This record gives sequence, structure tokens and C-alpha cells, in this order.
Amino acid sequence: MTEPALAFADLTLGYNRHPAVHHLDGAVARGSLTAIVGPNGSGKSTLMKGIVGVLPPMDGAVRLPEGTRLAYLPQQSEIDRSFPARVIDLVRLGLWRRRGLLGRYTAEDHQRCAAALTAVGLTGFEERPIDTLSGGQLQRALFARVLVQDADVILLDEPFNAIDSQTVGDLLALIGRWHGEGRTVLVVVHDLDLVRRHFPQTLILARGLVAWGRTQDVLLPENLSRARSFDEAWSEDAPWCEAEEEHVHADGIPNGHHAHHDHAGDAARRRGVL
Ligand SMILES: Nc1ncnc2c1ncn2[C@@H]1O[C@H](COP(=O)(O)OP(=O)(O)OP(=O)(O)O)[C@@H](O)[C@H]1O
Repeated sequence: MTEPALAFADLTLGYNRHPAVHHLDGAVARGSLTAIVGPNGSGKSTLMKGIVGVLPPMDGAVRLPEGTRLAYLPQQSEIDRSFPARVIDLVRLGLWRRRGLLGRYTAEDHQRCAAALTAVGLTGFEERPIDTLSGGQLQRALFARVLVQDADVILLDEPFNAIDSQTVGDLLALIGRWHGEGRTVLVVVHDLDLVRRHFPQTLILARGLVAWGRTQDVLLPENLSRARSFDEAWSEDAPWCEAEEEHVHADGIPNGHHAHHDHAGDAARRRGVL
């Protein structure tokens, strides 16, 4: 079997010792195109941040082959648009691993950025300040940055949120192109019709893993209702549970977060939800 593009080994991620993604195991095949779906607050963005490494694991690990080049687009709400940058500056950021932030750009770099802007339909927007772009135009510029990055693994967090249908179609075409080039792409998506039409693989998350595999095998009513019932079970104010037997290390010492498991995950598990 070829080495996967990335793998999760009993991965638990969270904030202030509150787990938000629990005990995730599995591998993402090289060159696969996967939709990550789940209700609000189910841990999708948290998983993305864990893969990129901006959020270190509370337990377990994300395994990436040495030298993997990652590109990550956070949700638009996390992007600082007030920064005084032009579209071309934003796109050139995709070159920073090769050139450094103050690096001199080569003729090839200029050509690469121009080609990326053409590919996203933003030729002529080079000098535009990013705070003057529409949501769809900003998303196109961010996709141009991803194009320039030339990454092996591409992570996109809700790239179609509040975007007009023409732009959604253009961005989907770019995602299809990356998939055709053998890159591994993971995309957080809310629109299940869109997932069915464009994503061969789906991972359903509800803090724990609900289902993961071929989209037609995974996007089933029973899995979706299991994921939705997580939503109903979740309460920020719920009391926490004690450590669980199966998560005690071989040396008998509980994992850091297990002593304070959140109630929602356990309530859901008791109901056969997770
Ligand atoms: N910086 C943070 N500090 C504390 N808790 C956080 C932080 N970010 C997210 N959380 C919590 O972690 C849980 C998972 O959030 P996450 O953003 O990963 O969900 P999501 O599935 O991406 O949701 P949505 O579909 O609404 O974007 C939520 O309960 C959220 O409140």
C-alpha cells in the first residue's frame, strides 16, 4: 500500500483542555478529494487546525510524511482584511517558503502569480487593496495563493460560504484540477448536494468520527441523523465526566484530557451516536 498523505493516530484536539475532536483514527489516501461535514461546532475547523499544526494535539498525533507541503485556507471570518495589502501581495505570500518574505522574485515567480490570477479570473486586480474586494473576489485571490503554493496537501475551510454560485462553480473547477494533478484535498463543506456531486470521499465528524469513506456509502440518512443528534446532545454547560477505562495508558496513567472528558461526547456515545 502506498503511504497515505496523512494519518490520524488516536488524535484528540481541543482548547483549554476541553476536547473538541475525540480519538480520531484513520488515513487520508494520497490524491484523494474529501469533504469534511458535520453540524456547527462538531470540530471541523479544529481538525483543520490540528492538521496544519496551529493547534497541537492534546493526545495522539497527526502524521504527515517528511517534507509534505501544506496549503491551508481558514474560514473567511478568520482572515484579516484590514491589512494594507494588495491582491498581488496576498498571492505572493504563497511563494514565501521558496523566497522568504523579503525574497527577490524571479521572472518565473511573476509569471506564476500572473498565471494564478488568470486561473481564478482576477487578471487586472493585482494592485487592488484587499479590503476593497467582494467576498467572492477575496476567495478567488486566496485560491490564487494556494495555486502558487504548489502544495501536496490542500486544506480549505468552508471556501463556499457566502459566495455567489458562479464563483462556487469556478472554485470547484480549481479543486477538481488539484485533484486531477494528484494532490490531496480536504474541504469543509456544509452543502450536502455539492458534496454528493463533487467529492468522492466524505468524513462525517461530530466531535468523534461518525463515518468516513466513499461518499455514496457514507452520506446515508442514519449517519446524518447520528451526526445531527450530536448537535442536540451538545451543551457548553454540561458537567464533565470521569476518565474512561479504555483510554487509560498502559502505564495506568490516564491521558491528560480523559480525566475531564466533555459530557456531550459521552452522552452521545451512550445513546449510540458517536
Ligand atoms: N479558540 C477556541 N477556544 C475555545 N473553544 C473553541 C475555540 N475554537 C473552537 N472552539 C470550540 O470547539 C468546538 C469545535 O469548534 P469548531 O470551530 O472546530 O467547529 P466547526 O465544526 O468548524 O463549526 P462550524 O461549522 O460552526 O464552523 C466548539 O464547541 C467551539 O466552541
